[in-house]
Amino acid sequence: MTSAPATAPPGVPTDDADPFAPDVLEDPLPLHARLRDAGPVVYLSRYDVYAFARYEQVNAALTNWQGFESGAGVGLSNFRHEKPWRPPSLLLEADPPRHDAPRRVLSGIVGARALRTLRERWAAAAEDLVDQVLAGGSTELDAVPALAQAFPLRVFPDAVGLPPEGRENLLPYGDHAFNAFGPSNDLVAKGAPRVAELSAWVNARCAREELAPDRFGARIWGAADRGEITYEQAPLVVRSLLTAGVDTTVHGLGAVLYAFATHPEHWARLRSDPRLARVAFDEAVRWESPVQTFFRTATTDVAITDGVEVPAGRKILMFLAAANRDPRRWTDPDAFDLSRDPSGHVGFGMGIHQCVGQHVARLEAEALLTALARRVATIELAGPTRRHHNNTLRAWESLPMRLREA
Ligand code: HEM
Ligand SMILES: C=Cc1ccc(C(=O)O)cc1
Repeated sequence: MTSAPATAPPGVPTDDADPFAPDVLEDPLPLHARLRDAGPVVYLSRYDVYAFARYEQVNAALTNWQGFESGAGVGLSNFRHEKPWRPPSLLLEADPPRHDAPRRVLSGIVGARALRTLRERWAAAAEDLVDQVLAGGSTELDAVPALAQAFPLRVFPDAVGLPPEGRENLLPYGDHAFNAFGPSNDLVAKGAPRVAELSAWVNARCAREELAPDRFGARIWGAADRGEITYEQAPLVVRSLLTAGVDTTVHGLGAVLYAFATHPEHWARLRSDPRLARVAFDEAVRWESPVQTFFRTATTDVAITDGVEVPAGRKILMFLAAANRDPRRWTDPDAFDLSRDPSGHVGFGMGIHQCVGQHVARLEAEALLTALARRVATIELAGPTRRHHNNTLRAWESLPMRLREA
């Protein structure tokens, strides 16, 4: 580990904040505002990283894969100096050219065109789930387990082709993976006792014989048959789906349900025009940013603004959530607004690593929101909400809600 400079380079403001501290994870908004206002780049002395919190710098860093690489890891840990907790992802933690073929293969399997055959099936699954929760008429429930977790777990493992047993391992595995992008704090320690067991289960599920034919997983192995990726790469590409494909959508759905429960006028608008479901989800992803942060590593001295540069080899921390509420980019950024055009938000990233699963997430959200909008007249909070803390994810632990049947 190179010795960190105790102070920032000249011209770069310093902040000793801990973005991964419990009070910040409970409410990150004040820190985001402080970092945006401090300047285009802020040196976080606690972790010896350079923070970008403004839209302009976050967007520029995301699209500058040559200057800011992913191959040294997209968490705090620098793979050039420390052993990763698991073999690096061939997409998330790879740069071109190694990144190219796995990305091309996965884009072809979970891209918008490939999902057309799932639209009807997922719409029916959402209607079944809503029928189930409304079985006794209007109801009170915790929307996190009953809807935000239940729906992705009802449709996504089947779409991947996983066997039915053990699917309860997916959420805790993903939760640990997202904690592991942060510092080795209590949240990482909390997951450590189960890491070996959960990793063994996930890794075993990536084997060809585990995966049902003609689903996402089997199609990845089919790409290896065609020589588009190697047989060694195939299980790791499946692992990417299992790592990134569940917790993210669970917390994205939690975010959009919370948004509607606290904006009844927008729920009424959605009910009058269910086509708004897709833009509502993207606005919720901008507003809440289920994935809050990612790191990169400077491959050279990278100039940020006049006279200020990030030295080669240093890590930058991109606050996607802060960029998504930057008043320099968004009008009334703190408002959840269905009439806003949220395109350009960095909640799914940007550039060559932009979320390859975003269409899966949008289709899940559209299916669930459309089914709810048809059957539920009003949706409102019915008790105290509780956050779920994670070093990378913005998440709800509990969302008590009252759903009044239409
Ligand atoms: C609301 C849901 C989701 C959010 C907010 C989200 C967010 C993100 C973000 C911010 C990135 C960029 C990472 C970077 O730049 O380093 C990303 C990449 C990725 N996401 Fe998603 N994601 C979501 C759902 C999904 C789903 C459902 C899948 C799988 C079906 C998925 C698979 C991936 C993969 C494999 C990458 C790496 C892409 C690459 O490096 O080329 N994500 N996601
Ligand atoms: C957005 C998060 C994310 C996490 C893990 C992976 C992966 O394992 O490839 C990809 C994206």
